[in-house]
Amino acid sequence: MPLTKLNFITGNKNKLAEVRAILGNVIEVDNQAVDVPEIQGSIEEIAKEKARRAAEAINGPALTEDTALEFDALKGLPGPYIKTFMESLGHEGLNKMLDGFEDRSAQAVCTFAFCRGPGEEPLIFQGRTAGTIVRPRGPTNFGWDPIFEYEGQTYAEMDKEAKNKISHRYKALVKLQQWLAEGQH
Ligand SMILES: O=c1nc[nH]c2c1ncn2[C@H]1C[C@H](O)[C@@H](COP(=O)(O)OP(=O)(O)OP(=O)(O)O)O1
Ligand SMILES: [Mg+2]
Repeated sequence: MPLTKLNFITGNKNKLAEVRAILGNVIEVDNQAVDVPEIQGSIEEIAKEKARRAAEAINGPALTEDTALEFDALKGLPGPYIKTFMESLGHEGLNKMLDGFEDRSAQAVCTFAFCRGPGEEPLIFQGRTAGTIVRPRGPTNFGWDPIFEYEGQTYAEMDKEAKNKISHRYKALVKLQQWLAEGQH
């Protein structure tokens, strides 16, 4: 049975808005803000388990997404734990973590996972964008956007359209779209 819409399980309105903006006319994106517990582990393990649990929670096909922010000087940390770090330390605290290092480079990593239903093995689609961690610039409505600089501008300073052409999320969604276009789902 071909997929006619994706059921994106996320509680994050900014993610949902970007996914809808990027997928545009490609496919309808429904949303349920089900609270899915997130395990510890590698980015891929966390992403797959999130989709499995979402598919179980809604008893049907589920798309989930997990975002990581890897500091190269910290060998990839905070990685998938960026949400907790952001909530506890804020933009300034995240910057301070790197003040003892010359290398302020970071990778934004977006991992979508699609699980067809309970008991099915999830597929993953990942995108990465390299940037630099800087003191906050721009609007503060979406997570760590103000401290992630890409080619001279922070994500927060960029137009939404500009972010959606180069972002980790965009690159992951290109792969998801390729899979949809192959029609083998
Ligand atoms: O493009 C982004 N630009 C800036 N910040 C971002 C972005 N994308 C996610 N974020 C933040 C949200 C959360 O603090 C953490 C990821 O955690 P993560 O578990 O994937 O997101 P979440 O809990 O907000 O939503 P969900 O219900 O889909 O799990 O990084
Ligand atoms: Mg989450």
